[in-house]
Amino acid sequence: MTRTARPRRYLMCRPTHFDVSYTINPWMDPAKPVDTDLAVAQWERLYELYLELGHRIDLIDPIPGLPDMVYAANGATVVDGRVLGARFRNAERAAEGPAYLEWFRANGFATHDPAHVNEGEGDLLLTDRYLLAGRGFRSVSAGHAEAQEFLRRPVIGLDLVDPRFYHLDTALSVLDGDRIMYYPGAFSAGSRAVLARLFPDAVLVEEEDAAAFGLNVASDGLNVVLPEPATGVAARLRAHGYRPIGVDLSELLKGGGSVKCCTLEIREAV
Ligand SMILES: CN(C)C(=N)NCCC[C@H](N)C(=O)O
Repeated sequence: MTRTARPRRYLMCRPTHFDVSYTINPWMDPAKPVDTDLAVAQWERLYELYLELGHRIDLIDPIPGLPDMVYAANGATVVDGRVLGARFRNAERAAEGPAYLEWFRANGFATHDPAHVNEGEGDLLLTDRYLLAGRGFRSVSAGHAEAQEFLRRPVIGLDLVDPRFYHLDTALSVLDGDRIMYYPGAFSAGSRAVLARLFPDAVLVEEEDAAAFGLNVASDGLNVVLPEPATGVAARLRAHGYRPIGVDLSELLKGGGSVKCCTLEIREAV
């Protein structure tokens, strides 16, 4: 198999104010100490890696009091230069939606301020054919309908059933075009059947690797940046002709996120 890298444009947010001061997912434990300087250093390595891979990176200023703002993927969903803002389920993150939307407005994008809960690319993942949309823990079906209307892509709703995999991007990754990989155990029986029907060639991942955030990856079609401990996923990807690149984001894992969570793709109008 020949795989081809296509340079991407990403929006990221430096974890200057990162902390775990509340619990809104099973990974977050405010009793565990967080080393913010280490989080920044690990994030800087990811940022540098993207630049080395030839991607364009824009930065949004971190806001004090919003410790989860580093998880930029949750800030919006951008398709063909149209930006669907995020509306967060939890009050602790509510102010992030308007902050990300303002960045896109200020940078000349067409934006939509959502009426229903959707947590950006945490739950909305684009393939060539579909907008795969997670629900069950954060985003809701009405938010999916709003995404389909504004982003003009057919939405496939997928039910998440395991609280460890509370966002779709913890359980499923888009590698390129319509090629995906996922952990079946994160989905309801019906959603597993839908995925098997639509993506019969998908790479299936084991629970151990999914639990190491091995599906929370950023792929450019060849290079797949993923958390270092997810060695099983790296081996699977290598066997399928991809180039896995492991990074250490152990501090950001304490907030319940990894590579993909820190990376919001800006897909411009063509
Ligand atoms: C892959 N994931 C989960 C993300 N896309 N985002 C991470 C969000 C983490 C935040 N503490 C929260 O619970 O919302």
